[in-house]
Amino acid sequence: MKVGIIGGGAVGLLTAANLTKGNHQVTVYVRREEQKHEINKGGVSLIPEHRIFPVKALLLEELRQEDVIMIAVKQYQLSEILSSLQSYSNIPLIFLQNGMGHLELLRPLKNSHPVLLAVIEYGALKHDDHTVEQTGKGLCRIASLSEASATSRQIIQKLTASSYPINLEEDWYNMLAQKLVVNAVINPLTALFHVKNESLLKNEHLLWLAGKLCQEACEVLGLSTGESWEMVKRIAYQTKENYSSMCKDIEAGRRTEIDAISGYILEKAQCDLYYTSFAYRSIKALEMNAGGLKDD
Ligand SMILES: NC(=O)C1=CN([C@@H]2O[C@H](COP(=O)(O)OP(=O)(O)OC[C@H]3O[C@@H](n4cnc5c(N)ncnc54)[C@H](OP(=O)(O)O)[C@@H]3O)[C@@H](O)[C@H]2O)C=CC1
Ligand SMILES: CC(C)(CO)C(=O)C(=O)O
Repeated sequence: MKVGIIGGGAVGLLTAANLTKGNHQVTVYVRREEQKHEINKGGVSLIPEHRIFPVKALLLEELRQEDVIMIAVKQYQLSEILSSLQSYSNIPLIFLQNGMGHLELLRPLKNSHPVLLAVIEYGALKHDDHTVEQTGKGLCRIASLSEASATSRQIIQKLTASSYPINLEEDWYNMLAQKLVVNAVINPLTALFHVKNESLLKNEHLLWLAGKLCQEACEVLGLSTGESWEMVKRIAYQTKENYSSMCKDIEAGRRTEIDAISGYILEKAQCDLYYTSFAYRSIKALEMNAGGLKDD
């Protein structure tokens, strides 16, 4: 299939490499000429194997017809790119963002495109503009936000390969909400303490705090705490060597996705959430200390 991926960051490059491994024809749409040049010159390099995949790169304004488009920009970068998708109605769109803050933004697209949502349970680490590493194990889960159509099922079937295992989920809300709990626990704690995901399991005080954050998120989202807690621990273990995307954002002085994650939970809550508010405010304070919001 011809697959377009918007965003040549950690997730975009890793997805491009994995889909090329599965014999898809992949084009990454980027926003910088130098990244376009780097990828077209040297392909995408997957480490630690240092295997190179012949991926093509174009600027987003050069977007062309694809069989499916995957969107791998940060949640707060979505609004900028949505207008580019308007001329390509009916192409299935797969959104790979963490959090749930973007759902309202995507709803209008359902009139013009099959819209699918994805959650990624492994970590991706970008080393440079064309080099990426998968950190940890896990699945990509995809569910349809539009009515689950035959087209969506076919697309997922074609994308699934041993190099890119995908689970098709029936209930998008449950899939996204469960991953939201995972991110509301792992991301702020690892970013605040600058630790790898495994620290949540090894440090009893972090584990305690993680339990509190999990409980608050589950109450708001209407999920079973027991089941979500097992999932948090499983993903922290499977990505134990990873620094979460929020930890990496704070380290790089970039804007984080805290608004789409803990911010979303606080907005939905009917009562005070002490632990989640603390996590949210602490990350906002770190962003502010870093000099504001460097989101581009
Ligand atoms: N990294 C991880 O381990 C995981 C990430 N996720 C989720 O995946 C999503 C993507 O994260 P991640 O890959 O880490 O983020 P990155 O910041 O690494 O990548 C985002 C990319 O989008 C590009 N971009 C932004 N705006 C545009 C635009 N207008 N046109 C073209 N490209 C654009 C950026 O370009 P530029 O390089 O020029 O800034 C950047 O390369 C997030 O929602 C994250 O929460 C989920 C699970 C794990
Ligand atoms: C899966 C996990 C928790 C990996 O760290 C992630 O989603 C992230 O870092 O944003």
